[in-house]
Amino acid sequence: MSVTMLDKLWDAHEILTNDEGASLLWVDRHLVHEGSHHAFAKLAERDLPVAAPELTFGVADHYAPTRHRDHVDNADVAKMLDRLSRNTDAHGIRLFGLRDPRQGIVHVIGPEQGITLPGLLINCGDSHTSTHGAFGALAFGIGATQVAHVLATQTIWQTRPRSMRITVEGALPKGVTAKDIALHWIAKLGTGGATGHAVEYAGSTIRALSMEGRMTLCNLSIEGGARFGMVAPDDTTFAYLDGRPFAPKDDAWDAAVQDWRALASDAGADFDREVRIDAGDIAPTVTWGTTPEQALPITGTVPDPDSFDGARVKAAREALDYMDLVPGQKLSDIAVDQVFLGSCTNARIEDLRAAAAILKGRRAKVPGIVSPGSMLVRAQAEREGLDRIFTDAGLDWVASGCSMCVGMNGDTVPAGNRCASSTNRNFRGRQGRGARTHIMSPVMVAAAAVTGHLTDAREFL
Ligand SMILES: CC(C)[C@H](C(=O)O)[C@@H](O)C(=O)O
Ligand code: SF4
Repeated sequence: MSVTMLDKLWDAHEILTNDEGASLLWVDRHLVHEGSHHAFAKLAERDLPVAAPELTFGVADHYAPTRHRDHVDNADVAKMLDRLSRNTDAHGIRLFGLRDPRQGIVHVIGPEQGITLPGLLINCGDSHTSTHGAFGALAFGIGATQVAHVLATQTIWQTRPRSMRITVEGALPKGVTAKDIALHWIAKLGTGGATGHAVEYAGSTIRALSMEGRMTLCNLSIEGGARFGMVAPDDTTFAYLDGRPFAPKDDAWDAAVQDWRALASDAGADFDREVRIDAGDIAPTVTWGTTPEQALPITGTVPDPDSFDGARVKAAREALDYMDLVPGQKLSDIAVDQVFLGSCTNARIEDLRAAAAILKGRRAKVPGIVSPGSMLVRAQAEREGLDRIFTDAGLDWVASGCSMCVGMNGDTVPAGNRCASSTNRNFRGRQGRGARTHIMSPVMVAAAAVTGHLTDAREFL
């Protein structure tokens, strides 16, 4: 019988099922950030130990200051960071804290350290855990109660999602990136388009993507409603992981690669849903509204809310009101006040290189910050001289963390300001109260920085 990668991964982790059809699954890696304190408090109430501290990894990212790290002025931020260190210390959990040179955003450092590997079940109390599925892992975000359950038992109750395959074929046009593939399918299917499904990305376009690109794509799966995104591991995956600190070594590596090759969906495996996309149809895409599905090619115009169906009419009207845009306005005429290059979506080395290629020798018309996905990415970028390109352009080069993606550390966009952002969510107030966010790829952020308005990055390529 032909089996999907989802079913292979699921069956390998299933311990038992209950009468309602939910599965109790073994968790191979549990990643915790500052938001885990509720879960640790639940454990403390019952005086429970952490079941597998060696499989649990702590990361300071959501509240990580990106400027002054020696002394955290903001008392609320300091409290969150302190709670995480106290909880991880108390339970003997390894922490990638502020002073660790490997610190960064949880979804960037897991893969970077080789903590994320094909075939593993990976949980984190964070919706963008789907990122790790790029390696052929079963990775999904969980809520606070589930985090406590995983801490206490190293298992998780979960209902098997339906399977969905998004096949993308052909060469990506110039200036079109993994971010555009994601925004394209979410705009097409909607933010609920993949609800209840695990998305496997397949096809020649996906095979040709780097691991960075695959991670960007899997990261955004949740914005299309899917809690799981995955790509079958292949030579690109193995080349990325070979030699990573936590990856297997020598004979164990060879044996692992052999196992990992068998994870791909069998030829002829049936999916509950199939979507096909021609890469040639994808253009550099930007959001104009307040959900990731409100996105269009940069060559387009702000849509007329009445051109939508049903509830989308009202949603579009409200979005345009919040975004202060009028129908018919050219997207490339929208002026921005600032830019943000960062987040677990698009702040890996390849993203920084692509943005720097546009900014090299140019000045940004608007201010902005560049926050690398991890401190190791930051160090690598500095070795390559990318930091100078950004600072010479007039942008701020800061430390790693979630930063302006969500503003929890205090890096926010002022009310009414418009930001061209490489992040994954353009919700109201996401980057700060009253802030207006346009999501796009790193090259599009760089192009917007140079011109001061949303711009087709292909003009610079
Ligand atoms: C704060 C955290 C739980 C949240 C998430 O679940 O994704 C955040 O990372 C986000 O991107 O909105
Ligand atoms: S960078 Fe943004 S999307 Fe990613 S985990 Fe942090 S807040 Fe969430």
